[in-house]
Amino acid sequence: MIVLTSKQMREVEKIAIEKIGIPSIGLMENAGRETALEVKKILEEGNLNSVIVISGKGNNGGDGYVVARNLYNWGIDVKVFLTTSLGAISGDAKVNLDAIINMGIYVAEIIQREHLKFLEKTIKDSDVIVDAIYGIGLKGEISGITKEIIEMINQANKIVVSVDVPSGLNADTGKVEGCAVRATKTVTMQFLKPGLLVYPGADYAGEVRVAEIGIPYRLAAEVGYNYNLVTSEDVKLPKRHGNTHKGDYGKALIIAGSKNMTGAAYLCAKSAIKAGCGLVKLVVPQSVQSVIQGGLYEVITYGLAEKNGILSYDALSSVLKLIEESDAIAIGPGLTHDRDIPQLVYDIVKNTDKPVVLDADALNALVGRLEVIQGKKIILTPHYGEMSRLTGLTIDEIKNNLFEVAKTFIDRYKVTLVLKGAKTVIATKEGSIYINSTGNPGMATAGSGDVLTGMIAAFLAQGFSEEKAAIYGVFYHGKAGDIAKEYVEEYGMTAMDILEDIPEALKCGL
Ligand SMILES: NC(=O)C1=CN([C@@H]2O[C@H](COP(=O)(O)OP(=O)(O)OC[C@H]3O[C@@H](n4cnc5c(N)ncnc54)[C@H](OP(=O)(O)O)[C@@H]3O)[C@@H](O)[C@H]2O)[C@@H](O)CC1
Ligand SMILES: Nc1ncnc2c1ncn2[C@@H]1O[C@H](COP(=O)(O)OP(=O)(O)O)[C@@H](O)[C@H]1O
Ligand SMILES: [K+]
Repeated sequence: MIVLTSKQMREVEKIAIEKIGIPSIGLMENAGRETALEVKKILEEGNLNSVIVISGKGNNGGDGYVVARNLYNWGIDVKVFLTTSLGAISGDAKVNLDAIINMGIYVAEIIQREHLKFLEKTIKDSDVIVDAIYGIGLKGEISGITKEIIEMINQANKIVVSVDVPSGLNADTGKVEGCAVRATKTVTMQFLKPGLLVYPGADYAGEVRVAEIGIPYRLAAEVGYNYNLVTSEDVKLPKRHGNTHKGDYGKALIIAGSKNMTGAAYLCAKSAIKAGCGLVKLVVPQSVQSVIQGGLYEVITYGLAEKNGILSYDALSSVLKLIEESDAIAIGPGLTHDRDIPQLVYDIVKNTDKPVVLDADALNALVGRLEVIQGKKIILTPHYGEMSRLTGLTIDEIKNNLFEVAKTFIDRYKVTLVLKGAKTVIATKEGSIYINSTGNPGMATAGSGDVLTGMIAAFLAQGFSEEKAAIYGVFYHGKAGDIAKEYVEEYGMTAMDILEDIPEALKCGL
């Protein structure tokens, strides 16, 4: 699903108005009416009747006046408060402000501290607050009286509908600019905005609805959009032909596990099989092979050279031989960071041009010498901790700038990045960003990432591009977690539960 940054949104708006000739006030009318319809629905469902619209100085505020006009026409008790003086309003917003004044709708300014008491009382007496203070035009941090108004909205414990973007939220990054409205619902105009889809923005936006306001969809391509939300529509699975055999569905090689982490290897290999890979081979340290083979009926295991239960550098030539016979490789889960592992991983990566997923210890192995991945068919799947080690940035720096961090990384290394988290972000070689829409906090459990690695390897082996394998893997991994949640709930969920639900998850792609 297309997602536009505020800059791109302005560009499509400009083309719609200036090139195509769609009247801007018509767009505002549609934006306001769509929001009003949403508010009406909420009122009807809750048997409620009073609304306060809080409008800012710009066009977001203008949308707010249209909301008020429609609600008033429907017999709803509505009052409008401005966070700026009446005289500061101009353009389409002014036209709509004049209209509601002429209609006799109550309008008041909240520009001095002594007005706040009255606002507080009105909020208390209202059922729903419409937040039309700032939209995509927010610049910098909010301060002063507007900050106090937003804090008042958040403390009121009311249903809040935000117009386009919760005021105070950075529409592009999801960062809170000083303070932000916590909405129950956000009605966003024509296209999703990135900041509504990642934390903390996603928490502030509440339920997000995209309202069609009359801007042609094709304009998104014209402005070169590069953000996407991955939904079930984007991950349709190709139908399998009757006349095929296991060789047609790929051979994946998993290099994982050590004496204390046999489970990681198991989860990864088993997930690859469950995600449709024709044949999965698993390389583990020799002494681990008999332990792991027991439960892995479908997987061919190879016990290679080791030292004390950890793969040793002597395994390299056998691994490279196995890679020759494989379509996709996954390296990392449970390898440890000890002894020969860093050099073994480095040399495997250096000596292969096959598609490779690098996870966990394989990422740690490349810290400080990432040049080896440059331009290769590689997918990295770091969580924020691993990304921090790879980039030298702090976890907070990563969390607060997911898109920038991901983009900078792929600009430099020209690979595919899966930046795992509560909202996983995928950055592709071409510079596109995909934000995942599935998954839940039950998946924050040991081994969950190993399952993902196996799934991505399975899609790679089945011939998907790195970009597609990453997107499909992440989406269906989250989907499997969502299905598991239906019967184990978040507290009790394990990586095995996610794994068991991969086949059920894949059904939604057929
Ligand atoms: N895109 C579309 O197709 C359509 C968009 N529409 C709607 O328009 C919205 C965008 O409108 P917009 O451009 O007027 O900006 P908006 O969000 O109202 O706020 C900007 C105002 O706030 C001010 N201001 C900013 N930051 C500030 C700060 N930190 N602290 C204090 N003040 C600050 C800034 O003042 P300035 O600093 O420029 O004097 C400016 O006046 C969009 O979100 C959507 O709802 C629809 O109507 C129709 C179709
Ligand atoms: N709160 C959450 N919501 C959705 N998905 C989550 C959440 N927390 C973790 N996940 C997902 O679970 C997986 C955890 O992976 P990782 O941290 O590598 O675990 P491990 O190393 O134990 O296997 C990632 O795919 C991540 O996106
Ligand atoms: K808003």
